[in-house]
Parts: sequence; structure tokens; C-alpha cells
Amino acid sequence: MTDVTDRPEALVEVHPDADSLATAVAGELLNRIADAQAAGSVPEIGLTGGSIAEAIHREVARLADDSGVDWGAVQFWFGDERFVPRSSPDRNAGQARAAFLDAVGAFRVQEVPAAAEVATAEEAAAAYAEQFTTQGTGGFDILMLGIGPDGHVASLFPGHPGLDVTGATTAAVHDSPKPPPDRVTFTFEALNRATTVWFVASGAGKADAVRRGLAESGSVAETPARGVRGERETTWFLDHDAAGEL
Ligand SMILES: O=C(O)[C@H](O)[C@@H](O)[C@H](O)[C@H](O)COP(=O)(O)O
Repeated sequence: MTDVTDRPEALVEVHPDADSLATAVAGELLNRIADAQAAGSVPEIGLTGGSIAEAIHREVARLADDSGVDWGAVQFWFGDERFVPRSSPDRNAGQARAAFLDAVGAFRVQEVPAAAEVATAEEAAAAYAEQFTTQGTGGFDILMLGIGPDGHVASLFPGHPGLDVTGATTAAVHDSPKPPPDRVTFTFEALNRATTVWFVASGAGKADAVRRGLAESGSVAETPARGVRGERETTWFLDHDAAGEL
């Protein structure tokens, strides 16, 4: 597992509520993408599933027209994906497409192969790892991560074997404590190839996980969020309730 403790300390930005949090993150994301494009690059963005991510995505769609972003010059990835049929409402990619990707006309969207297209989550993970190597830079300019009440990020859950995977950028997940059970996730090795990491969390239910994620000490096995930091910057975007134990 990458030792991230030598990377820059995390910053914390607290907003009054989920709506203002979503607007702030969406606005910052659009600004960062536009700035990267103005500097001549095609930013690689890691998206996350989850409820606050959904709110952020909808705000991206609402704010997109004034952003100056060229949606053909930005590429999107998913930190994790549920191993279900492509049409399933449980697919993170399907949720992101419905919330903003299709509306803004983003077409460089790297999706994890779905169930029924490949036989196993292991096959899907292997294919996504190949895509990650061949279709992008092999890293992220900005990686967004939701956090579970147990401190999981992507589909890296406390005490699960995926935490210990080395030498691979993706892993299959089975018996996920958060349904659905079968998933594909980027591993710490991949998540830590991010210049900037943004954790996004809303609600009192996340306050303990946020506290553990930001505490001076604690184990990655118990709080996987502790295992990820950006090479240059890490920011925790929180609403007031999620910051309640800081
Ligand atoms: O596929 C997933 O389920 C997500 O990627 C997962 O890591 C999510 O981001 C957290 O569980 C937070 O989800 P909520 O914001 O809905 O609590």
C-alpha cells in the first residue's frame, strides 16, 4: 500500500448544508477542468457513486453552460462500479450519465464492463485496468471520493482483501457490505495516482468516518479513507453535519 503520510496534509472546507456543498464542489470542478484545458491538457477526472456525488453531478449540469468547458477534452473514470447489467439503476456510470454526462455531451467516459457483457467481476476488473493503462494517463488529475459511514472509499471496505492488493490498479469485490455485493474498484495503487483528491461527505451519519479519516492516527484497515491522498493536494469537502465531530 502506498505510504501517503509523506504527502501534503489534507485541507477541510465546510459548507452549511448538502446543497451548498454540492454547488461549491461542482463549481470548483468546472473551474479546474476549464483551467486545465486552457493550459492545453485533457484532464482525467475520477467520479464516485453515492448520494452527495449525485447532487454534485446535477449541479455540474446546471452550471455547465457558463463554464467554458470543452466536454470533448476531458475524460471520466469511475472509482468503483457495481458489477450489474449496464441498464441497472445501480450502475454508477448510469447515474452519472443521467445526472450530467449525457446532458453536457461528455463522450470520453471510461465505463467498467457490465455484468452479462463479461462473465465475472474479475474479468471486468482486468478489462478496466487495461483501459486505465491504454486509454488515459494511468492516473487522475482530480479524483472525487465519497466516504461510507464505515470509512470506505470506492469499494475498498474495512477489513476486505481489496485493501491489500498490490501490483494491480483494479480489483473485484464480492460480499460488499454495501449492496449490491459484487463490484469492481480501483485499488489504493490507482487511487493514489491522483494529483488532487477530493473527499465529499454530507450528513451526520458520516461525521465519525470523517473524524477517523482525518485523525492524527488510525489504521487504514479500519478506515480505508486514510489510505488515499493526492500527490499535490487533498481536500475534504464537507457539510456542517459531516464535519460535526472535527
Ligand atoms: O459505489 C458506491 O457505493 C460508491 O462509490 C461509494 O464509495 C460511495 O461513494 C460511498 O458509499 C458514499 O455513498 P453515499 O454518499 O450515498 O453515502
